[in-house]
Amino acid sequence: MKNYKVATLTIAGSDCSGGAGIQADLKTFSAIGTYGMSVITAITAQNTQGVFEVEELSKNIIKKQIEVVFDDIEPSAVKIGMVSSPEIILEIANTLKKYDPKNLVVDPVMMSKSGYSLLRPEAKENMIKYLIPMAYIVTPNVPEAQEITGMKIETLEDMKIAGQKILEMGPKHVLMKGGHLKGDAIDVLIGKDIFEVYESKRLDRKNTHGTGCTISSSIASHLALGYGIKESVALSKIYITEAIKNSFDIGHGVGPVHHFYKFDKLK
Ligand SMILES: Nc1ncnc2c1ncn2[C@@H]1O[C@H](COP(=O)(O)OP(=O)(O)OP(=O)(O)O)[C@@H](O)[C@H]1O
Ligand SMILES: Cc1ncc(CO)c(N)n1
Repeated sequence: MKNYKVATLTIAGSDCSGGAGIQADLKTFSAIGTYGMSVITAITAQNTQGVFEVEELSKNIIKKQIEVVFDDIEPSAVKIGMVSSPEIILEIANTLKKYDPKNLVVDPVMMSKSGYSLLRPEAKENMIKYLIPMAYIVTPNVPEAQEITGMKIETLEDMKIAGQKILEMGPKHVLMKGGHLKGDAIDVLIGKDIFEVYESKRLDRKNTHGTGCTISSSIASHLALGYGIKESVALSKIYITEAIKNSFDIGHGVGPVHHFYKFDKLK
């Protein structure tokens, strides 16, 4: 029996429609059974149809949120999502360094499903320089990995090469997510002496808002619970597949995945 009395922290943007960002992260933490905490970096006005406005919070309040959390409660894992500007990234990296966070999961969020840029173009450099090297695991999707490495990714082989390039930037592991490629949903985990492929059938569902945020917070939760990296990713792949299957049509656009713990399983 795992010890569920562990805390997990997300540092990310808010999605008022509840599908991605902080809201997806906290739902995932709760569903998996860890105690969720949040440091908000930006407020987005978005729904299933798109992102309409973004307001970044000041780097001072972001820093202060991180400090008061860590000074009181040590998270067993930390997930970083939307971080938008070069200044915010630098502030987060410098503040976190003081606490040497355990199990740091960096989801290098760049673009929303609807095509809105959640990372300012000039912030990419700081993401590569400061955040990616600190990570225990980085979880890019295909367009993000293309931006980070500068190479085109069209096949599983390209994913492996790009993953290796990102690993050389300093994180301990890279999970290359293949949701954006054609065919089955194949993800690849790369680390020193680790090479694992996680495969699931592509679900023919339009409701995939929040898949990236959800899988990265699921990995953080499982690491916090003490699972190893391969098992954390394997369990998270199952979690995201279930969350996509449980999605239903809410809103008028790309609906969110649904974090639905089946209590009747206990009966
Ligand atoms: N249609 C699908 N069927 C099954 N699995 C999927 C599907 N789409 C994505 N996935 C899986 O969901 C996870 C997230 O992958 P994806 O590449 O979509 O992330 P993302 O683009 O970062 O998400 P987001 O757009 O929310 O930021 C991966 O495990 C991927 O394989
Ligand atoms: C706040 C936020 N973070 C991440 C994503 C990823 O798609 C999103 N749509 N919104």
